[in-house]
Amino acid sequence: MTSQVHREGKIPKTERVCFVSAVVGLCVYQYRFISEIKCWTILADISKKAYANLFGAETESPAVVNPNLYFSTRRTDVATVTNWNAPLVWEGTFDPIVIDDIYKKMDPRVAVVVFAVGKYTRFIKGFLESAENHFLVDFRVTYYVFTDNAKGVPQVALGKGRNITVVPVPSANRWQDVVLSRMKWATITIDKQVGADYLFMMDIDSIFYNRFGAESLSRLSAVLHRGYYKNTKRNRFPYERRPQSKAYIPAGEGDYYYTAAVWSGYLEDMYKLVKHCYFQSEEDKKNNIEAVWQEESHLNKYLLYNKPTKVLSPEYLWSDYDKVPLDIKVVRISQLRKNYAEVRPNGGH
Ligand SMILES: CC(=O)N[C@H]1[C@@H](OP(=O)(O)OP(=O)(O)OC[C@H]2O[C@@H](n3ccc(=O)[nH]c3=O)[C@H](O)[C@@H]2O)O[C@H](CO)[C@H](O)[C@@H]1O
Ligand SMILES: [Mn+2]
Repeated sequence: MTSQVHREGKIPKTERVCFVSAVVGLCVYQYRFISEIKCWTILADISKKAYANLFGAETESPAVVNPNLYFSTRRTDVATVTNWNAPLVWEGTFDPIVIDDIYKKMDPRVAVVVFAVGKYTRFIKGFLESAENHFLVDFRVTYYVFTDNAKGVPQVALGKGRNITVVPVPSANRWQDVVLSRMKWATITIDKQVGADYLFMMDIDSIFYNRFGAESLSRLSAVLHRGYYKNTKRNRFPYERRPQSKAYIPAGEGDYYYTAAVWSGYLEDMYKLVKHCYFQSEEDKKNNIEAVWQEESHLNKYLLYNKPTKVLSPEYLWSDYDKVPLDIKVVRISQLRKNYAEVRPNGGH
């Protein structure tokens, strides 16, 4: 019985030979087919190169001539657009040469407003020298250094078309007054003396480490605060939560938490913004309240109702205190470590 079953389950020899021949035949055919495809691809590539040599590569779109170009301006590990369809800028989402070229044709005048009051003058040199190496290189830039110590502004070698204007401001007893007064002094100074197309507001306690180029320019650009861009739910953003303050944002509202240490835009849009925040903080003062993160709170309130036209990733302001995670491919500018208690007129946080 056992041997019968065994014999019945066995495939006859002729059928076995046919089956093996069919498999071998298929393999040979597949191999030839694949080699032919390879052959055609190589031929197509050679003729494409020959065509480009004869007639110039510009006859084809960059995506065809260099397929990598298409892929190099994509990131899939991070959001690259906001839900109001503004670009969210990360390394790998733009071609630096193309984008600088577009803006250079317009040759914009760029103003940078930085404050160096009290002991913060020590940061001016590092900020300016590193900006000369990385910030909008080859563009026209004027740094407006607001300080209570004009003599403390060091000599720094500047590139062509780049200048420093020193603007005197009073000393302060509280650091909170300095950061808040940035809105006031920016308003007054834009009114009086700033001639520019774009204006940046920046913290001085920072160093540029890598390219910070024209991809940052737009009508209103804001930078995601490094501390809250990834794992923080909107209700945990450190917005002003007291309804008595003009910077109040109710629970359930908000898009992002933006830093006040780097932000920019068209001069006229920035003027509207700083003036609005200045007036709002004056209202707060009358009501004996100061927003939890001073001008940063007012900025966040403004940007909630007047959406930025570009949002920049935390590459555009990192901090030397924090480890650089995988999604930050390039640190363009970073806040320095500092002894808060020593550098601020009224100590710590
Ligand atoms: C990375 C970031 O989000 N930074 C913000 C944060 O703390 P920061 O710890 O970065 O604030 P900070 O001490 O750097 O002060 C902001 C800036 O104000 C200027 N300054 C300040 C004090 C002083 O005595 N003299 C002087 O010149 C200086 O340009 C400095 O860079 O909170 C501040 C307000 O609470 C501002 O919103 C900063 O933009
Ligand atoms: Mn700072």
